[in-house]
Amino acid sequence: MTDTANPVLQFMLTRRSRPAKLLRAPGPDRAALEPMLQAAARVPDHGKLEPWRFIVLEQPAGARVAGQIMEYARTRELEGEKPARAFIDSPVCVAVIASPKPSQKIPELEQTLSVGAVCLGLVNAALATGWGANWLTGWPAHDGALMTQILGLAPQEWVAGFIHIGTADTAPPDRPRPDMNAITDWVQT
Ligand SMILES: Cc1cc2nc3c(=O)[nH]c(=O)nc-3n(C[C@H](O)[C@H](O)[C@H](O)COP(=O)(O)O)c2cc1C
Repeated sequence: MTDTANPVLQFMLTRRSRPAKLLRAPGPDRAALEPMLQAAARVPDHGKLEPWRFIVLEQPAGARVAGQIMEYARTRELEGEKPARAFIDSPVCVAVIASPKPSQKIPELEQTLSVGAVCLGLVNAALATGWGANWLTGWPAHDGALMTQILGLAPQEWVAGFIHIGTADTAPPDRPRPDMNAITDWVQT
């Protein structure tokens, strides 16, 4: 019988991201962030390839990135203000970088699934320790040329998520959650 009062399960049943626009200083310092990164890197990783890495953007690096996004957007008639805003508002942003490794055995898709697990692990580690956190992407994350310019990514690398972390006073109202019966088939025979 599952102990539904188990605190880890209770956390997972009630976890809720905090929108980046609600995040403010202080954010976690390096000593606070290191165990979160360690927890996030403790994920299923077929073949032990470690197909991910972190780039921690503290302030004023976040503000510098925001400026680079806005400048890039301005010269291309893209909307830069909104995606840049989160890098200014949140005291810390961890760019989780997908860094696929050549492998005969492990398909790249499985490496991508592992990096998604890293992103969620980092959000959860932050939420569990009392921080607000939000996993964002937006067009800048998907613009390889911009990310290479800002983050110095290798050609095969890409941004799986910007995990913004900071202080949030309130949790937003919950969003609709899946109807478990609609997404679950129980097969017995
Ligand atoms: C890969 C990925 C990218 C996301 N990018 C954005 C984004 O750019 N903007 C946004 O508002 N939410 C984005 N989200 C959604 C939020 O991270 C999150 O799902 C939402 O705030 C609710 O989270 P919760 O279930 O933890 O409460 C993204 C989610 C994923 C998985």
